[in-house]
Amino acid sequence: MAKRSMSLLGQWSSRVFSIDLDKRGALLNFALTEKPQQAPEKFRNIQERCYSVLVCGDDRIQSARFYFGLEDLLRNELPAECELLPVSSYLPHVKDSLIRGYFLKDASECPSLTRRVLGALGLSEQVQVCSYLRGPDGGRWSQQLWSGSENQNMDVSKTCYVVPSEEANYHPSVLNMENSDVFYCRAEACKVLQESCDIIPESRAVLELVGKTDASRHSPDFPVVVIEGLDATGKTTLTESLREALGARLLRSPPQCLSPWRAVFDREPPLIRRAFYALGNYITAEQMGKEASQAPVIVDRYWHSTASYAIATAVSGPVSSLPPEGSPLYRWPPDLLQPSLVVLLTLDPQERKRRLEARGQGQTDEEQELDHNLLFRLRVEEAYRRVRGPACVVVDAGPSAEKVLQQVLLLIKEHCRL
Ligand SMILES: Nc1ncnc2c1ncn2[C@@H]1O[C@H](COP(=O)(O)OP(=O)(O)OP(=O)(O)O)[C@@H](O)[C@H]1O
Ligand SMILES: Nc1ccn([C@H]2C[C@H](O)[C@@H](COP(=O)(O)O)O2)c(=O)n1
Repeated sequence: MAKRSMSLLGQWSSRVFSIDLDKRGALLNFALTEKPQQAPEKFRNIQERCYSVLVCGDDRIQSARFYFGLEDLLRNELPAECELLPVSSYLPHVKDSLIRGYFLKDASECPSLTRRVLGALGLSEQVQVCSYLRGPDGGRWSQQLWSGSENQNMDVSKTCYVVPSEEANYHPSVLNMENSDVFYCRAEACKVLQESCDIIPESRAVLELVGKTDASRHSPDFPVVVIEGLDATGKTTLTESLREALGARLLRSPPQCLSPWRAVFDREPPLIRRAFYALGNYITAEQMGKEASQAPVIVDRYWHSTASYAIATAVSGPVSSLPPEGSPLYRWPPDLLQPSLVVLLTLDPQERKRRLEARGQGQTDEEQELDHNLLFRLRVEEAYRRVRGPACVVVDAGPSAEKVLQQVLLLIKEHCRL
């Protein structure tokens, strides 16, 4: 079978491969060269047989869905002794050059089963399989690109040597965030759902609800105040109290009208799920424009949530792997209505956990992840603080509900014409 993956992968030897060794951002970076050379130190410690599986199809919806299901597929098919680590391959500094996949360390007794599974996968146009061989001196590793032959004895079409590469300044996912994780205009988010219509019929229903008018330049008569924060920081409690205290209208993003489809899109890969949430903001913005001509408007989550969760999920590891402060990735979409004030509620992790347990409700997958993964929580909160246009005002939600309400009412007085 002819593979067009070599051209898709760009110049193979210019690429950097970045393996997330502990799934917490400890990256092992390497490049490839045609001359035999010593592999990076971390690579030399590897004892197992190794493979990489990269997803590089032309159709972004199909590739995103394929990658999303790939971990489960590999876990189901491969021997249990195969360790799977996320791997990215990219051209340094080249936007949208990132390709994702998995790096496999196979410690099983049955190498032929692993090769059979990978051989079958390699037949797909969307997948590129490589194996890695340790040289006789133990210090050299070579990479062989599989040609996708149906023959179980893999047809090796290109051999390169694994060499150290420079550390990237930021997580490689940063290269592909725009229009894959974060959408900076309605048209780009709509495009994703239009491309998904055949496989996700609910996309049509969502698209029908999204208006076409640009209300971003419209300046509402009454203030629009957005309340943001992680789960259980007190957004619902505060927004209800603000509604009463100000005689305000209460809106949320995603809006109520998207509720029937939210669970469907929550099961989709980030490309599709984030486009859904982005469009939810445009629907809420239309409602804001209308309501704010009659009364103050309070909004439970909006653009800060959409951008921050998307950015924080796309990278792994510590806060330093986020796009740097001031990066255009934290910008406000120019066609999205800006609120008068954004308040970010922050809470000590222990108190947040206590409130979550006291509430005793189910959590979304992402919110469960927050509990398990302190680093993720820190990334989301830091991304919140970095989003601009307007920037959020941070409020400690630790004091009593009444005290928090009074503090936010003061902020509204300071920032908004009432
Ligand atoms: N200032 C406060 N002090 C103590 N408890 C509070 C305070 N604010 C809210 N709570 C309680 O904490 C729990 C979580 O609050 P709430 O539901 O308002 O958070 P939330 O941010 O809206 O959560 P989610 O995003 O999951 O909807 C609730 O049981 C609520 O009664
Ligand atoms: N405007 C919004 C609102 C929510 N989200 C995403 C981010 C999290 O995955 C989840 C949190 O919502 P909750 O559980 O508090 O209802 O929804 C978003 O991206 N944009």
